[in-house]
This record gives sequence, C-alpha cells and structure tokens, in this order.
Amino acid sequence: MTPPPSADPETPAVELRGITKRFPGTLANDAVDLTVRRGEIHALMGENGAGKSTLMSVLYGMERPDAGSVRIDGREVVFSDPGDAMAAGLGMVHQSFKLFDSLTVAENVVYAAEPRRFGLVDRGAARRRVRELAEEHGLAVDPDARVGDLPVGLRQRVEILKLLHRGARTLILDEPTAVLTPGEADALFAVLKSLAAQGRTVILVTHKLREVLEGSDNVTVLRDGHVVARLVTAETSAAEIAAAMTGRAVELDRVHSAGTPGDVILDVTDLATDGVRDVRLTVRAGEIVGIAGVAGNGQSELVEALAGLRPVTSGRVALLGDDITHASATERRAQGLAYVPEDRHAVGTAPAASVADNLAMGHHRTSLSARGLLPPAAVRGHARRLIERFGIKAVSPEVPGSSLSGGNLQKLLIGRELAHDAPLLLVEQPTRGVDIGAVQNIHDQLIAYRDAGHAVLLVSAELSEIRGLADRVLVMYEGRVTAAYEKAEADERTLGLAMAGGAGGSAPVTQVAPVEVGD
Ligand SMILES: Nc1ncnc2c1ncn2[C@@H]1O[C@H](COP(=O)(O)OP(=O)(O)OP(=O)(O)O)[C@@H](O)[C@H]1O
Repeated sequence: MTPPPSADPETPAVELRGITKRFPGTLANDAVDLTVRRGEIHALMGENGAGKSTLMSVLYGMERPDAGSVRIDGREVVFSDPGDAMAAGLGMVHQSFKLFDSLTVAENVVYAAEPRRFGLVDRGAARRRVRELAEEHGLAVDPDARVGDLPVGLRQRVEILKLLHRGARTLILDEPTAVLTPGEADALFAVLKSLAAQGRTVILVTHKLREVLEGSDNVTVLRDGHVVARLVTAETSAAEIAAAMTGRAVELDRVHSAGTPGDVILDVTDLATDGVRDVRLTVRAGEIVGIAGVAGNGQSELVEALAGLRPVTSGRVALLGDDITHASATERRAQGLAYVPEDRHAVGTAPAASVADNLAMGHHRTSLSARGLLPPAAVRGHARRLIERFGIKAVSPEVPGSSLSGGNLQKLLIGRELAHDAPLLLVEQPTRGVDIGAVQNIHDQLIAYRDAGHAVLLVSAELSEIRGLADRVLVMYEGRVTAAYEKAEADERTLGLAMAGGAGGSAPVTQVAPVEVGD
C-alpha cells in the first residue's frame, strides 16, 4: 500500500473548497465545501438533482469546476481526467461496473497495471496479489473465476480489489447497494468498515438512510447545489437527515390503507418461462399485489413474460378476461397494460430524445394523439403536467433525457406509465435511486392509482416498500411463488424467512437472509 504523502494524521484525505459547477440553465454545485477525514466513512446525501454526482465528478477529474479548489492529503491538485485522480490515490466504483466479463477476476484486477517478470505479464503473481488483497480486506473471491459468471455482489468486490491494487487510499462509491441483496449489502459494509479501520477513506453517495445511520461516521447533505447540513452520524437521526435533504419534515415508512379489490384484471395460471415455473396469481382492480424475493429468484423473468418481452413456455395469461399468453408487448399495451421496467436506461427511456418526447413515448393510442400522431403542443402540455405532478427536475421539457439526474429519470418513467391510465400496471423497483421525498410521492401516486380502480403488480427488493404498499404479498423463491400473505400477516420476519426459502415452499431452509429494514 502506498503511504499517504502527508504523515500528519489530522490532514484531511479530501478537501473541496468553494466548488462551483454550472451546466446550461443549472447551477449544479454552488460554492460547495466538503472535508473528509482520513479513515472515515463519509456519506454524501441529497435529493435527486441536488448535485452529488456532479461534485464527485469534479473530485474524480471527470468534470472541471468553474471555481474552487481540490486538496488531496493536504496537497492542492488539478485533475484533467480520472487517470490523474487515480494517481493521487482516489478510486471510484461507478453504478455500472467497468469490468471485462470474458476475463478472469485476476486479469480484471491487474488490468493495465500488471505485475511483470522479464517484460511479460506474471500471471502467478497476479493471482497471488488478488489472494493477498482479498485476504487482507475480507474480499473473498476466486481469482480464476470468469467475471461474467459472478453475481453482482462479487463483481463489485472485483471493482474494489482493482482500486486497491492501484493503491487507492480514498474510495468513492456511487449508490453501491442499489443493486445488492440485503446480505450482499451487509457484506459490503463489513468490508468498508475494515478498510476505514486500516486508515483508508470512503465517500459514500447513497439515498438509503438505514445504511448511512449504521455504516457512516459523518454525513454531508446537499440541497439545490448547496451544503445544507454537516452531521455526525452518531448524533443524528433519520428524521433529521431527511428534513435537511428535503427542507421539511418527512414521514418515514408510512403504511398505507388497504385497497378494496374488485374484478380480476390479471389472471395467471401455471405460467412457466425461462427460470420460472408453476406461477399462479391474480391481481384485481383496486389492489396492489407485491412480489418480494431476493434478487435473482425469477421476479424479473416473470414480469418480462407478463409484459410480452419473454416467451411463455407453458401456462396461460389473461388480461381483462382475454388470453394474452402469446401476445406481443405492443398488443398487450393496446389491451391495457403499462410497464415500468427495472432498467430505466436500457429499456425504459431514450437518452437522446427530449424529456417531453420521453414522456410521450407509447402515448400514440391515448387521448394525447390525433389519429396516431402526436401534436407538438399536446406533447408539451402533457410534459408540463407530468413534470409538475412528479416533481421532475428538468431545466425545460426540451432538454435531452440524458441531462436528468438518475432519480429524475426514474420519476419520468413512472409518470409516463401512470399517465396511460391502463387497467394493469406492472412495476419493478419503482423507487430505486430515488430520494426520500420522491419515494413518498411515487408511493402516494401508486396508491392513488390503485384507489382509482387499477390493478398493480409490484416487484421490489425493498421489503419496507412491499410492506407499505401491497394489499397481498407473494414471495418468489427459486423461480416459484412459494408463499402468499395478506397485508396484516406480512411482517418483516415472516417475509425474510420465506425469501430464504423457509416457508410454504418445498425448498429446505439453508440460510436466513438478513432482512432489509425500512430506510
Ligand atoms: N451533463 C449535464 N448537462 C446538463 N445538466 C446536468 C448535467 N449533469 C447534471 N446536470 C444537472 O445538474 C443537477 C445536479 O445533478 P447531479 O447528477 O449532480 O444530481 P445528484 O444529486 O447526483 O442526483 P441523483 O440522486 O438523482 O443521482 C441536476 O439538475 C442535473 O439535471
């Protein structure tokens, strides 16, 4: 490990002073000061669009600030690109990993910084290096495994090992637990704590209050590009952080009233598709049915099959009494199905198209259209209404979708699909990457949608979300629905056990998955 250049333990690992960064029409960072002590886990929080990613991009050399200075280990630096930042001891784990799936763990870890012997890459040394680093930091992973075969939690470990191999002393993690199971998230925090105990520094960008309260030492909160609070984690609370972020009191973990179920809208009988079998379920008008499960137990495949994006191999799907088992995605939409996919970038939105056009997508058959065409004035009006209703932070409806922050893109997607007023809504991970205030708004909108007589099938990895919203909860385990509960029965312990295969199903209980508690 490269020792920090300054021996004084009081010298902060990172000091940002007066960072200002302007985009056309937006002051993303306005004279931001951030001090991160060596050996601490520092959480950076704020609502969607508050300026967190921009600040980290400035720190990591991806954006040049319009004003302000950066000090690393007490020394003023000016980075032209992330290569400069890495050379100064910074490392960043992005939300989408930057690994080669076809290479092994060891090859990925040493890539572009290979140990050499007589000018050749020393493969044995590379594997030893991975083993050493993995052992030193509790990051167990097989050096010979092909990265493409690893689950997401282990791929994230490879990213961290890669940074450690390059001598990173300060790690920046951007929403690292968004894609992890609760068990993987706990394992990640154990690693981060051990890195901090060894004197490395962690900057954590996240929306999850629970992990900030349990896993960080200090919190800086941004709002509209300004620092609005600097808090010591041990002396603060979820309510205080939430209030700092939003500027108002936030009611956390609200449990909504039950729905009044009417006619069956979706009727699924003995459905099988790749990775899913024997699924029977109904969703009625005026109810939300939640599907809980550890990621990777067939939930996404089920929803894709229902949305018409994956062939049904056996069984039957009926929407409003009509057989749609083999209907295309477009036919299903026309029959009354709206869909919020898990992947808002690849499936849900078009980054180059304007916000207004993104909001109008799929509306060719709704009241927006005139004989299948979308008049520009109607598109603009529709966009303005949804921007207002969902609090989407966009400079104007004409800016490209790609200029929105991650959470605002998610609000756009939900808004667009709810605006279809379709009898059935399939919605996956509706609040991933979304800030606390927007989580509340999206939850309220889903409840209002249900109360207007629509049927909602909700898939979420957040147990608190399932418990807060769903009138009935199904648990998926190894591709099957293994348990079903009414709202009142679906407590965290019961669901957690069932998610680990421990209830109703034929699978033996081999482990009890740690349970996500409310954020
Ligand atoms: N390349 C860009 N062009 C134009 N505007 C941008 C660009 N990048 C960010 N912005 C704007 O700057 C503001 C801050 O965005 P930023 O991505 O830093 O927010 P964030 O706090 O990371 O949000 P989230 O929690 O949603 O990821 C937002 O209003 C955003 O729309």
